[in-house]
Amino acid sequence: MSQLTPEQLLEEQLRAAQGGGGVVEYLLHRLKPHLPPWLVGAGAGLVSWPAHWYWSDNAAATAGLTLASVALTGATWFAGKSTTAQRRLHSAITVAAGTGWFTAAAIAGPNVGPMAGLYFIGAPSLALSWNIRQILRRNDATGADGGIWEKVGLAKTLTTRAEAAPNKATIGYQLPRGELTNDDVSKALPKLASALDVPPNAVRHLADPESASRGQITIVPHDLLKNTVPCPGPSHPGGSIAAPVHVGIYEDGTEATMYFPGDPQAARNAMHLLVMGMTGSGKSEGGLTALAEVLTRHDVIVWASDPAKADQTLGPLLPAFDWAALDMPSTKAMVKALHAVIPARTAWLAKYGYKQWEPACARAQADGSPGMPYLLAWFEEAAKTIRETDEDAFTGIAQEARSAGVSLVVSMQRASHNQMSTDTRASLGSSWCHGVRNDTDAGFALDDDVLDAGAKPQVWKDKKPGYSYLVANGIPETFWATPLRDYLTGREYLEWVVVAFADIRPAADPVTAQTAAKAAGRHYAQRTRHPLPGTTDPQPAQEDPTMPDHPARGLAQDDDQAPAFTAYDGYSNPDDDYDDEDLDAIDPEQELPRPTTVVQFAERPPAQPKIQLTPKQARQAMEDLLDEFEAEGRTILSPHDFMEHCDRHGRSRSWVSGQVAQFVMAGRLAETDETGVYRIVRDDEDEAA
Ligand SMILES: Nc1ncnc2c1ncn2[C@@H]1O[C@H](COP(=O)(O)OP(=O)(O)OP(=O)(O)O)[C@@H](O)[C@H]1O
Repeated sequence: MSQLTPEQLLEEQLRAAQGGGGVVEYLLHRLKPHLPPWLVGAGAGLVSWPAHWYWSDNAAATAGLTLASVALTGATWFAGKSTTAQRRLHSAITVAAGTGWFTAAAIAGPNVGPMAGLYFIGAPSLALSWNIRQILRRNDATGADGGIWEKVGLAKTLTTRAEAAPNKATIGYQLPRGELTNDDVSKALPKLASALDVPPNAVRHLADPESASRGQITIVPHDLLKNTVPCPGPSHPGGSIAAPVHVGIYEDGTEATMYFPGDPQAARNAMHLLVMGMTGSGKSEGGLTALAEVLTRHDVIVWASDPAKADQTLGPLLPAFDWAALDMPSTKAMVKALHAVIPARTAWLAKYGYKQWEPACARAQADGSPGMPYLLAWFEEAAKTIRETDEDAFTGIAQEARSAGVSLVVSMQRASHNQMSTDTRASLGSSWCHGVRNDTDAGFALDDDVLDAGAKPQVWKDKKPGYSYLVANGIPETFWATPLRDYLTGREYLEWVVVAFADIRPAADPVTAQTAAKAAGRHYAQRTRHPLPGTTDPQPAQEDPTMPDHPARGLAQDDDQAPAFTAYDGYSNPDDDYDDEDLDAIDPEQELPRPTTVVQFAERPPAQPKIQLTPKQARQAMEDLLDEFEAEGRTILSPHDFMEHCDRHGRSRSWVSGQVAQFVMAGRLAETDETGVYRIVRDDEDEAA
């Protein structure tokens, strides 16, 4: 590819972004900037005819035209004072020749004597001289008009590589050795954005790790993320947590993914993540998207805490968590339990010969022992937790959890030094940064090298919810300063995830559950199990080793008997904080006494129909139903039409709504102008699109 200047590249990819077109459109586009001198020449030739018609015998017009010609040439010379001598002379000669010929043609006639010859030789020559000048100027980045490198303080920089893609230009550079460094390029980024007239975070820089004077600059002038991106559905339904978790989309269309467990083959550690962003920046919605993905996997359990907003944020996902701590006492218990389960899990992994957690850990082991699912501990509004527990509550967890098959996620508005110790911040390692208030806040979430590379979350503030930077284990460095848009998940989708994957989600393994019960006492052992949407049952058969009838203890479990609310057990007020004495009094190995009385505050709601089909079969039944509707010639549907057949699937109404949402996402149904009314998309329509 020929060497293009940044301005040319920008023009190239703007053209590509506008859709291009055929060869003719392309040639016209390329010719357009060179047409004006030709148009002026042609115009002068044409206008000379009526001018001659009116003024040929008019002495006053002759004098006036001559004077105007001299005055215009003088004015051009005068106006060109600030430009280069060459350009001034070229302009003045052009005007003098043009107006001179026009005056003579108007008086004597354009076709008299040498006038026609002068016109057909002179006009194209002058037009071409301007075209040549224009081409030379564009190809001389450091020429007399000042190249862009020079303009932004990077004079003598060479463009080593230039690539233009739709809405993206990538320019490799070589700085003058010994004079400038890659740091100077970072500092020049705002000026570069200004020179190219693009937003401040549209210009990014990636220094070459092998050289202090080489690197590349990427320019993405148009914001391609401005449309909300609905979550396209689970990326690896029923898969392992070792598979990437899809959370959004980068501006070039690449899916943004994160990895929780480590992978020695990829030299990747388990991830501990800071999720940061000012209020309204979309971090909670982003978190829900990530959690919903995690909850579709078969080998991970989630402990989630939100002591500030209780179930306001996490509400729809609560039934899918192994443990939800929605107040400060249970959050403190969760932190304590995490500290306890790490050595217990590490010891189990070592016993079975694992250096770190891998998918095989979640399967039954050779000696018949149950496997150990990965543990994701997610702390929403963690500033409050840190404030009200130990300042370094998370430090030890983050430092030791990596080898225990545990990932820690800490979400807060501002990870300032007052809120979080530098040790904890450093041990979190990865960050997912949404819009922040200012440069200082950006520095709490993102390392200097990412900021120097052009990441500017402070530009978004809370005006661009869901825009984020993901700097995490396993994400190539080239993406660290690239904005992404988090997928947005609707409540119906979250409920669908909770219900549809209930059967594949694992229960906590005995080691984790028993250690947590010992450390957290009733906060874990008698944690509230939230019912699945549309049911009053807490969960389908979960093998919870802390329950007295866990199969590991030789008893069958009847999920109909599992409590939908925590019965008062005589320990203490459930809101009380716990202390170590309470814990010492508990023998986690001892079977819990069966309740003798159950206090019932209200009539139980009528039982929901029993689930008769597996989620897969129920989904198939929905597909069949949709085919039936289509075969009947129906084009318009509402969830209500499916609801009438709820019994046929043995599924709740919210599950059916979730399936309808899935049909929309899969392109089988399309939304109409009327809320809750959908149009069936025909197969041939789909292909045409
Ligand atoms: N990815 C997204 N795409 C489009 N809109 C979004 C996205 N994420 C969030 N929003 C919008 O922004 C609003 C605020 O998002 P959210 O509640 O996640 O912010 P937050 O950072 O968690 O704020 P707070 O700290 O106050 O809880 C949402 O109600 C939603 O309307």
